[in-house]
Amino acid sequence: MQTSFQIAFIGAGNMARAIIGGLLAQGLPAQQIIACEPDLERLRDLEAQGIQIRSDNASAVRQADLVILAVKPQIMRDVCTPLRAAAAEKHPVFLSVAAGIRIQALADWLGADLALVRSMPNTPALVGKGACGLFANAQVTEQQKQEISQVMQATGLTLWVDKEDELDAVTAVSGSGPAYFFLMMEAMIAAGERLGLSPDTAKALTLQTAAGAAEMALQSEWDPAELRRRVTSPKGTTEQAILCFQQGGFSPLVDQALQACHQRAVELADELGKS
Ligand SMILES: NC(=O)C1=CN([C@@H]2O[C@H](COP(=O)(O)OP(=O)(O)OC[C@H]3O[C@@H](n4cnc5c(N)ncnc54)[C@H](O)[C@@H]3O)[C@@H](O)[C@H]2O)C=CC1
Ligand SMILES: O=C(O)[C@@H]1CCC=N1
Repeated sequence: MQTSFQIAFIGAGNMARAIIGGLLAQGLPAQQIIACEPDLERLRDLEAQGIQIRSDNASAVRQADLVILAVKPQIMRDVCTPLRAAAAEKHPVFLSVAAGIRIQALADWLGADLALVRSMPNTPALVGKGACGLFANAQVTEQQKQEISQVMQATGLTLWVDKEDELDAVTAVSGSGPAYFFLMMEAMIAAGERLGLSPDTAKALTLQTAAGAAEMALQSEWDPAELRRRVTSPKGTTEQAILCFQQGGFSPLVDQALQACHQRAVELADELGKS
């Protein structure tokens, strides 16, 4: 990929390193990435990959065209407030990946006139299979949006949403979503073992089936419901498993789980958004 942006990551934990991994895999030169992070071991790993490292967040902001805020929501305010002066000097675009931190809060902490993007990526970004929702404030120009799309597309699917609130739904579906699929994989591996498969065999079959089902759903002209029907022979084996899921309340449970996730994103914004 090509971008002229110098990209600074404030916080280089799980999500930031997934995005960094995706960018490097797509050919972004490591020297265009700056990482600021208190964990020295993480910093050393990033430095070994050729990434510029900084111990001072403000100095990273002064060098960047795009600043990716990737710390936990609970410390976002304390991290952003000291960056006000550097932001006013350099005027980079800020992109937050935090769940439940509204653009208004970022504007209060960093500066009202800044170009701010709120996003919700997910960790499959590391392997170029991420899914990311984005929302920009009015200060972000079309050209900056295009540049940001190009950067985030290196990590997978990138969609701009029309209303900021939609990002809480994006969090419930795709931001947290990988964990739901991992949970399903854990349960299937354990069940496969109880049915007599070795742990390695149960794992290999489960992961390949998950990847195959996702790839097939992505490539198919049919929706997932039709693809499911095509696996489910009348009076066959799958029918018994699906019946069991349905009798156990699978779909309402998934609905409840996503509602709970969405609710937490809204609560975080209400709790943490004060200026
Ligand atoms: N992990 C995930 O799957 C996803 C996470 N997110 C969001 O990404 C953000 C980060 O989450 P994770 O990467 O999971 O957490 P993490 O704990 O792995 O990463 C946060 C990093 O921030 C660093 N940090 C702490 N204080 C700092 C400071 N003052 N300055 C700079 N860095 C500092 C920590 O040392 C840590 O490495 C959160 O806001 C979360 O909502 C969004 C989508 C998915
Ligand atoms: O669990 C969390 O709060 C973060 C945000 C989305 C995925 N992980």
